Amino acid sequence: MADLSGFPAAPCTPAATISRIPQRQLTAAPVSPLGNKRATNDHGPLSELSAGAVNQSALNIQQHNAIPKKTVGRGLPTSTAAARALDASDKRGLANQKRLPNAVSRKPSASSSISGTTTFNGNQALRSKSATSMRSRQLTQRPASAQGEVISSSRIMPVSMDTNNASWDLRGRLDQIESNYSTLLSRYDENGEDLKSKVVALETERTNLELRLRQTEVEKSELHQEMRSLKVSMEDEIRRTHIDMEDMERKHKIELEEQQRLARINEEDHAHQLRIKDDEIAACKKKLEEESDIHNKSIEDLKRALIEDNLRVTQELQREFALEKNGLMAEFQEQEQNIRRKCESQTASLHSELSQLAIEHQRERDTLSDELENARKDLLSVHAQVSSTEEKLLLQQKINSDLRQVISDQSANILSVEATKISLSSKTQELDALIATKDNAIRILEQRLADADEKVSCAKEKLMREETLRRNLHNQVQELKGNIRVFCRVRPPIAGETNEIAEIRYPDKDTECSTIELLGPSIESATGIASTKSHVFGFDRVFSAHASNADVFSEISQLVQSALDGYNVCIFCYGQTGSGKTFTMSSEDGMISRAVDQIFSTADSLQDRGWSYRMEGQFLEIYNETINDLLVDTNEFDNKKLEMRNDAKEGKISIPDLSTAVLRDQHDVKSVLRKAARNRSVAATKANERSSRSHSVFILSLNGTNTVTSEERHGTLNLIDLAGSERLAHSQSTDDRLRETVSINKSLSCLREVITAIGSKDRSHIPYRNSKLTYLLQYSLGGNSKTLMFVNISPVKQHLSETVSSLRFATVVNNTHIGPAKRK
Ligand SMILES: Nc1ncnc2c1ncn2[C@@H]1O[C@H](COP(=O)(O)OP(=O)(O)OP(=O)(O)O)[C@@H](O)[C@H]1O
Repeated sequence: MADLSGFPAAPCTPAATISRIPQRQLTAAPVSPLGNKRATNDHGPLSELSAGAVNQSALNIQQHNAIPKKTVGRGLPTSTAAARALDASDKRGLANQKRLPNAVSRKPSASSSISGTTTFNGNQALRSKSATSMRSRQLTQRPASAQGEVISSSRIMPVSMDTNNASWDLRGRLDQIESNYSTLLSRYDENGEDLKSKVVALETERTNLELRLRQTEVEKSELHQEMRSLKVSMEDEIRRTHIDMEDMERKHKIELEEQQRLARINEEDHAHQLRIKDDEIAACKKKLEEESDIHNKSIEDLKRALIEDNLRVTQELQREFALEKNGLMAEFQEQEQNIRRKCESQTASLHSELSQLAIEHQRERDTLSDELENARKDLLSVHAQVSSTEEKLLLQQKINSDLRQVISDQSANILSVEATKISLSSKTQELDALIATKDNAIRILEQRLADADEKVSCAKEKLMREETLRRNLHNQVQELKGNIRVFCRVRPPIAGETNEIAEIRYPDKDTECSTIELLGPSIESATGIASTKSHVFGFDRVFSAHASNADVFSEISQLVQSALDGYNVCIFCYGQTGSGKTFTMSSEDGMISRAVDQIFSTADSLQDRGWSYRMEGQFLEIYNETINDLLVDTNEFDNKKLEMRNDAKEGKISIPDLSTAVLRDQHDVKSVLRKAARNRSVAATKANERSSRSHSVFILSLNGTNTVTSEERHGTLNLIDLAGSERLAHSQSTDDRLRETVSINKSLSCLREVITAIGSKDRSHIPYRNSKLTYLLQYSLGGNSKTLMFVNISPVKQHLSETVSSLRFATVVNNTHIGPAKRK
C-alpha cells in the first residue's frame, strides 16, 4: 500500500483488487539517496524505468504539493516543464477522478487503506484550479527563463536544492523527468486501459462475490434457521428421550417393585408352606405321641382292668367260696343240728343213719373239697392268665418303646427328608425352569427349522417348477424357432482308457449346462513356449460322463410326448465308433425303451380323456446303402431287399415291404427290440461288428383317436442309432471293412450336406437322394418334424481330433433352421 501512495495516478482500487495486482509490481522500493524509491522487481531496465518514472512523478507531485500556496498565489513564474508537470498531474488527477469515481466513492475503506493516494486525489481538484490560474498568469507575466528556471528549480527542490548550485543539471533533469513522465503517461494510459478492464472484471467479480455473499448469507440464515429447527427438534428429541427414559425408569422401578413384591410374596408363601409343613410335622408328632399315650393308657387301663378283674374274680371267688362255705357251714350246722335233733330225738334209732349221714357228710365234704380244689385251680389259672397278660403288657410296652424309638427315628428321617425334599424341590424348580427355557428354545429352533425346511422345500419346489418351466419355454422357443436341437453326451472312460483321457471342461455346469470345452494336447512353439489349444462348443444341453440315461431322458421326455400329440419326432445319435450311441439309444434303459415306456403310460392316462392309440413299430437298418428289415425271422434276414417310397402328400417316406409289429404294450415293444437285436447279432457273426457299421432306425407310429371329440392324431417317433463315423486313415480298413467305412462315411457326409443345404439361404435343392439315410430322414430333417440330435463323444485323448470334428458338425446342425413342426 505504501507504494501506491507514491504512484501519482494510481486508481483508487478496492482492497480486493489491489491484492490481486502482482506483488512484484507492488514491492516496496528502497529509498534512493535522492529520496526516490527504486523498484526492486526483476523486470529489467523497463521496469526500472517505470519504477523510476513512477517515483519521479511522485517526487514531482510531492514537489508540487510542497509549493507554498502563498508562492502560487503570488503568481510566481514557473517553468513550462513544471507547469506541464503540474498540468499533467492535474490532468491525471482529473483523469483518475473521472476514471475511478466509483472506486473512490464506492469504497471508502479502500480510500482509507490507500490514504496517500486519496489525499493526493482530493488535493488535485484544488490544485487543478490553482494550476489553471497559475498557467494563465504564467502566460501573461512570463518572466525571464533563467529566473523562471531558478524559481522552477526552487519549487522542484524546495528542501534539498540550492538555487545557486550550478553543478545540478536542472534542465537535463527536467527533460529527463519530462521524457520519463511522457513514457509514464503512455504506460499509464496502457495500464489504465488494462486496469480499467481489470476493474471491470474485478467489479464483476465483486458483484459475483457480493451475490455469493448474499447467497452465502441467505444460506447462512437458512442454515441458522435449520440449525435452530434442528436444535429445537434435538431439544424435543432430548426431552422426549428424557421423558421416555423417565417412563422407562418408572416402568422398570414399578416392575422391580412388582418383582420384589412377588418375590416377597413367594418368600412368604414358602415360609408359610414351611410353617404349615412344620405344623403338620408337629401335629403328626403330637398325634403319634397322643396315639402312643392313648396306647399306653389303653395298655395301663387294660393292665388295671386285668388286675381289677383278677382281684374282682379272686374276691368274688373268695366271696362265693366264703358264701358257699358259710352257706354250707350253715346248712351243715343246720343239718347237724337237725341230725342232732333227730339224733337226739331218734338217739339210738338213728345211730346207723347217723353213721350213714356221717359218711354222706364225709362224702359231701370230699365233694366240697374237690370243688374248693377246683376253685383253687381256677384261681391259679386266672393267676396264670394275669401273669400272661402282664407279660403281654410288658411285651406291648417294649413294642411301644420300640415304636417310640422308631417314631423319633422317623421324625429325624422326616426332617432330613423334608430338608432334602426342599432342596430337591428348589432344584426341581430350577430344572423345571431350565427345561422350560430349553423347551422354549427347542420349540423356537424347531419352529425355525420347520420354517427353514418349509422355505427350502418351497424353494426347491419353486426351483423345480421354474426349471421345468424354463425347459418347457426353451423347448417351445426352439420349436418356434424350428431349429434342430443338439444334445452333446460325453461317454465315461471304460476299462483300459483311464490313462488316456482328454481334459474336458464344462464351464457352465452349474447353470445352463450347455457348453463344453476340450483342451488339446500341449504344443510347443518355435520359441519353446508351450500352449494348449482349447475348443469351446455350445449346444442346447451338454451331458457330462456322470449323466445317466435317466438324466438324459428327462430332457427329451417332452419331445417324446409330442409324438403322442401328433408330431413327427426324430431323435438320432451321431458320433464316432465307440462313443456311446448304442448305449444312449438302444441299451436296456436307453432312449428307445424309456420313450416307449413313457408313450404307453401317457397313452394309458389319456384314455380318461377319450383317447385311444394304435401303435405300430418298425425296425430297419441301412447297411452298405441297403435297407434291411430287422423284424423278419432270422433265417430271412438279409434276404429281403427293401425300397423306399416318397409319399409327398402325406409328408412321409414309407417302405411298403417293411414288417410292422402292432404294439399293444411294453412287452410287445421289448420283444420287437429283442428280435431286432437278435437279427443284428446274427448279422454280426457274418460281418464283423456289423451293429456299429450300420444305421439302425426304430419307427414307432402312433395313431390316436378321440372317441369324445372325434379328433385324430398321427405322430411318428423315429429313434436312430447312426453308424460310427470313422476316418479312413484311422480305421486302416481293407476290403469289406473299407466298403463299409466308405458307405458309412458317404451316408454321413450326405447327412452333413443335407443339413448344410437346409441351413443355407438357398434351399432350392437339398440333396436328400444322395443316400438312403438322408432319403429316409428327409421329412424329419427338412421340416414338419421335431428333430433332436445326440452328438456322442469319446473322452479318449487319442480320439480328440475325431471328437472335435463331430462337435463341429453338431454345431452346424445346431445352427440349422428347419422351420417349425406342424401337427398332423
Ligand atoms: N454313458 C455311458 N455309461 C457307461 N458306459 C458307456 C456309456 N456310453 C458308452 N458306454 C460303453 O462304451 C462302450 C461303447 O459304447 P457303444 O457301443 O454305445 O458305442 P457306439 O457309439 O454305439 O459304438 P458303435 O458306433 O461302434 O456302435 C460300450 O461298452 C458301452 O457300454
